[in-house]
Amino acid sequence: MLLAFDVGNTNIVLGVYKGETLLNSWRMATDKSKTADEYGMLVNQLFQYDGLDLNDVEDVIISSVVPPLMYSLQHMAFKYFKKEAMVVGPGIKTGVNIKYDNPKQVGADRIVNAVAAFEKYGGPLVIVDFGTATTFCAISDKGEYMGGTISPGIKISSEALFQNAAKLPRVELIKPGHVICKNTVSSMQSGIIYGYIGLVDYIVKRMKQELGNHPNTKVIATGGLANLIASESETIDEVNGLLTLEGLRIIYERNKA
Ligand SMILES: Nc1ncnc2c1ncn2[C@@H]1O[C@H](COP(=O)(O)OP(=O)(O)O)[C@@H](O)[C@H]1O
Ligand SMILES: CC(C)(COP(=O)(O)O)[C@@H](O)C(=O)NCCC(=O)O
Ligand SMILES: [K+]
Repeated sequence: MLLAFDVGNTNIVLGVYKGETLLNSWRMATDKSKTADEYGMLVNQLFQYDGLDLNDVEDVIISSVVPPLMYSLQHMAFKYFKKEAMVVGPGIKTGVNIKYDNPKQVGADRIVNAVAAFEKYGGPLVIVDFGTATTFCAISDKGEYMGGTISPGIKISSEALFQNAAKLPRVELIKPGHVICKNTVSSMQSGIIYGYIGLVDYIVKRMKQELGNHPNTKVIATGGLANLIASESETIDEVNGLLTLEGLRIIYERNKA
């Protein structure tokens, strides 16, 4: 079995693959203060609950955009799985040609998504990942990573509103159904969610144009909050919540000895 970790700024998503089949996946909070042993025990509990055996893990792959967690996770892989984890970064073949000024600067999660989406859908492609930040990535017809856009995420945008205005409360992220709202909570929900749908559709349309207005450009969304926006966006074609785990499995296959 392969154990894959996608470490985001809010959540760590982990999944176990047997060959190409995802047996199970889980989500845990990203906590920079947790130790290798604490992560090891969390994984142990999840495995036990689902009737899986730690000893069946043959390899571990990690993609992370949170550098302070790398030590704990690598040490965990070593101590509990007796494996040196494969880490998505320099020295790993992804098969993606990165057209960023400095390719090392691109978040590993964005590259991993690009690998999975190009393999599954072909190019040109726009990938929108609704995480702590919302990232937009443009992939050419040849599978090159052309670059993209980073916007403040939905949840952190709404937190900023509540934290900086004394009379604005924390609100639940649900659609109020209209934009002429008659109370504070629905006015905020409208601004956050419908405002965000506008942001997404505008960036995606511009990105499609910059990609050459190819009629077959597909737009794939992923990440914790993808469904909330995709259901009303004019530009998102499909939501694929497993993009990052799939990308990790593919990168593992391309690099295993
Ligand atoms: N299944 C879910 N349903 C609703 N919200 C979610 C779900 N999973 C994650 N979220 C929320 O979506 C946001 C982004 O989460 P996630 O995609 O895990 O971000 P990251 O990759 O940056 O860790 C967070 O605010 C998280 O609380
Ligand atoms: C943009 C991100 C913060 C998104 O991370 P996430 O929201 O998934 O936690 C991450 O991909 C990152 O730190 N990227 C490095 C900068 C870049 O991609 O240009
Ligand atoms: K992510």
